[in-house]
Amino acid sequence: MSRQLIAGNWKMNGTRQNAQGLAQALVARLPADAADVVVCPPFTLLPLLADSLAGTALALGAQDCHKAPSGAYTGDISATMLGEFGVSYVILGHSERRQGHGELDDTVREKAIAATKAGLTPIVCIGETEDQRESGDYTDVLGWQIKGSLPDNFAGVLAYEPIWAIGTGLAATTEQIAQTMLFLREELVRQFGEAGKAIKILYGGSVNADNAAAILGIPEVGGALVGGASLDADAFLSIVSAASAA
Ligand SMILES: O=C(CO)COP(=O)(O)O
Repeated sequence: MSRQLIAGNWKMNGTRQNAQGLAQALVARLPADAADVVVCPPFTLLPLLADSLAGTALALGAQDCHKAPSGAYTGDISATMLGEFGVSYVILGHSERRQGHGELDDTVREKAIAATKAGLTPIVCIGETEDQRESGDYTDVLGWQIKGSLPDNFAGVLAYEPIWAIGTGLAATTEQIAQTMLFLREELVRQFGEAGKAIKILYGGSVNADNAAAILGIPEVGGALVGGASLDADAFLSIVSAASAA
């Protein structure tokens, strides 16, 4: 099994002052043989963190990019621009963008293509709502999201984040995660053939220091996409350590 990936999604949090402290605390205490670890701060903090993380084992990611390399797109940032700041990962299609900004599978797929072209690794998010989980339709939803959001020859990471588990403190149970991971792997292999076996799948949604070891030990879980707990150095480092041990 390849190394697990622990990604911190800071969302719209962080100032120049506290970001620097958090990044330095992580770098100083990152376990030697850790998983691959990346922090994804808001765009405004990328220049600062690009400098302080250069040459360290902590990678830098962003939370979105545009599908075009440049152009008349007010307020947007391209994958090419992110590359200038040493960014190596980009989160795409997070439910907070799908739901809050009406982002559709097609757009996510085009962004993933742009990110790969610019040399970044896309972390494409999918996940079902509570209603879809309860009605039993969630496998259809996830299958369609994979089909619509991942380009042919996808060379990135898939993040399964059930929307009902995000920011609620209520992670999916290990049984729910285990079952869904098996479904996702089957679906990836069905859609991508042999290449689908190699696509890393992260779990995201209320991962914390207490539940990380159990979640990261589930077969097919290739790491975690962490929101709230990634803003606390102790909690995030505990999750990283749980990955190293998994
Ligand atoms: O949305 C998430 C990561 O992208 C998960 O957020 P929480 O870990 O705060 O639930």
